[in-house]
Amino acid sequence: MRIDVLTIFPDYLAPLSLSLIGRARERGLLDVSAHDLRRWTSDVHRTVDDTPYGGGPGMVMRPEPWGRAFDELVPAGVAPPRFVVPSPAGAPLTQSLAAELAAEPWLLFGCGRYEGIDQRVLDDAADRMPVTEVSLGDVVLFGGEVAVLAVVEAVTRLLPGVLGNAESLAEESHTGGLLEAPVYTKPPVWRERPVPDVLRSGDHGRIARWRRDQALVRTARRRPDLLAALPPGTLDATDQLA
Ligand SMILES: COC(=O)COc1cccc(COC(=O)c2cn[nH]c2)c1
Repeated sequence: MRIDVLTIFPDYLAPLSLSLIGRARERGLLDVSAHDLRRWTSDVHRTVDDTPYGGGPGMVMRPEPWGRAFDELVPAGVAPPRFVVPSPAGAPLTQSLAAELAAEPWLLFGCGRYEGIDQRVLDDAADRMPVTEVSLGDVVLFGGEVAVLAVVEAVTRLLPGVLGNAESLAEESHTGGLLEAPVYTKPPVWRERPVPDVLRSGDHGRIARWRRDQALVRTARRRPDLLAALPPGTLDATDQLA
C-alpha cells in the first residue's frame, strides 16, 4: 500500500516511522510519504490560509496549494488514490471503514487545519478520485495529523504481513461485534487482587464461556448501542460455546 499525507506539519507524521509501521515500511509492505503543503504555495510567505468569506472567526485553508499538490501527486492517466480527510463532519471511523480503506492500493490523506479546508478542494478532488471524510469522534482537534496517525494505524494493522503472529488481531469479528473481555497476566495475585480462577483452570470451554459472558456484560453496560447493532441471532451463539 502507498500512503501519501498532505500536511503543513510533516513532522507530526514522524511516528509512522516507528515500531510496526516502521518495520512494515522497511519490509516494503508500506510506502509512506508526508508532503509539506507549503511546497505548493507560490508566495514568498508560503501562505496556506486566509480569512473566511462570510466572516466568522479563524482562518480557512486556501484551495490553490491543494490543487497544485493534486496536479503533481495525482496526474491524469494514473489510477487515483482515495482521498481521506479527517474531519468532525466525516463518517465515523469504524473497524469496517478501516477494513474498507485497507483494501485500497493507495491512500492520500489531507490534514485540515484552522477552521477547515475550502470546500472547493473537496469538490475538485471528487472530480479526480474517491473522497472520504472520516471522523474520529465528536470532538474538535487542532488539525487532521493526529487523526491520520490513528487511521493509518487502524488500516495498516489489517494489511497482510504487518502484524506478526506475536501481535493479536484484536478485531471485533473475534468477539462478534461485542467489546473484549478483561485480560490478565502474571502475577496471579497483585496488590491482593487475584486473577479470576476460571482463567487459570485450564478448562478452555469454561474460559470461552466466561469471556463471552464478560464481553456481553461489558457491552450491555458500556455500549448498549453495539448490542442493538448485532445481527439477529448473534446472542444465541452463546450456547454454541462448547
Ligand atoms: C473538509 O474537512 C476539513 O476541512 C477538515 O478541517 C479540519 C479542521 C480542523 C481540524 C481538523 C481535524 O479533524 C478533527 O478535528 C476531527 C476528526 N475527527 N473528529 C474530529 C480538520
